[in-house]
Amino acid sequence: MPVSPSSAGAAIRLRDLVRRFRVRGSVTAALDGVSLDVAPGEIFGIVGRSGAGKSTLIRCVNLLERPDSGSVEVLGRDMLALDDAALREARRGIGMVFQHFNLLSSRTVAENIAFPLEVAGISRAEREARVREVLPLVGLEGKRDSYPAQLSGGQKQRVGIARALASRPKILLCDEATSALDPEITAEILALIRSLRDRLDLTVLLITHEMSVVKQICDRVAVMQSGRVEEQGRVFDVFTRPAHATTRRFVAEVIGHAVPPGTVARLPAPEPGEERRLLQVLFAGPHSTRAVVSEASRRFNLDLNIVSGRIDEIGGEPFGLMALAAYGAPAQLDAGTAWMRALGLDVTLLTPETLAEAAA
Ligand SMILES: Nc1ncnc2c1ncn2[C@@H]1O[C@H](COP(=O)(O)OP(=O)(O)OP(=O)(O)O)[C@@H](O)[C@H]1O
Repeated sequence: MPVSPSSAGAAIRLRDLVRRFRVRGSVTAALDGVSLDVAPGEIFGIVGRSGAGKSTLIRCVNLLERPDSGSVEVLGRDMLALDDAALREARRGIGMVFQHFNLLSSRTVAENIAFPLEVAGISRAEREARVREVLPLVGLEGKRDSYPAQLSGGQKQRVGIARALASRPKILLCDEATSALDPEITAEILALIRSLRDRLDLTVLLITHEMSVVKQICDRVAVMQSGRVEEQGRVFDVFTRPAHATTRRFVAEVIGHAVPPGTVARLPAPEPGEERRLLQVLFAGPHSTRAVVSEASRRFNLDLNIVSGRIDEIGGEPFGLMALAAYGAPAQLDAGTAWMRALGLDVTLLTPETLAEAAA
């Protein structure tokens, strides 16, 4: 099917999705006008608290859930316009991985992987070939005749991933795929998903309530709250410059608060004629933290106390986040801040309000 010009470039294109549920007379908008584009080959994360609408959104991609309004295009196909047979066919190109694995306990690993193919009427020989194809992809060659009860959580999820891959999809939807796993196994499964994306040219849309998952694996992220996308962008940008309060709280869970709670109360008061300002300084790129701090101190006659600091890396890009208690004459503080900004550093004045919001 030709790709319509409107969807050129996007593997998944969602526009103005609305989905309301009526429960005992009251209406919840699980999706309240969601639009996003997932580019081919990217790993796109949707993060949000429980009830934000993530599951409803991901289920709209393969139409397990039908939106009340809006449009869903996958690989250029208008999903809402497909008849039943065409929808079944389109769904085979969209694999799905679940939080609780959803394995059949009475079937072996190989039989679980082959099950959706069996339902789709694919021949025994072809099913067997697909099982042989996907088992090594997920590192389970030796487990084909094991039963789910004989597997660890991580192995069960590998079976879930193999089952999703057996229909040779181009799109992989991951619904809290690591939420039932401990952090070490989570890291392994995320690394597996990333390497499968690379090896099989997959486009991955995943939902999670954990920002650490987004940090480990995603290229871009959308932050959802109350059925709406509050913010979306490259993971590095969203982590280093979160624009919304919800995002800032998510980010703080992973990279820590700029200023540890209680620290401000312990800072000395400024001398007469001086001010104390709390500055958050973001370094992304070539700057050396120490050189900037000592040079600003010398040039502008400021006392700069480092209140907190960390260097981290997202997707191979390093950044540093530092909080400074800056003491000096107001004009010198202004000049020092302007100088740091002119160097390309991101300097934010932390106010009691921003600190309270971060601590909430
Ligand atoms: N089938 C349904 N019937 C009624 N309300 C629903 C249904 N599915 C979802 N909702 C409601 O829609 C809102 C969004 O739910 P959804 O499951 O999409 O959120 P979520 O972000 O995935 O949260 P969770 O991680 O808890 O599943 C919630 O208020 C939920 O109660």
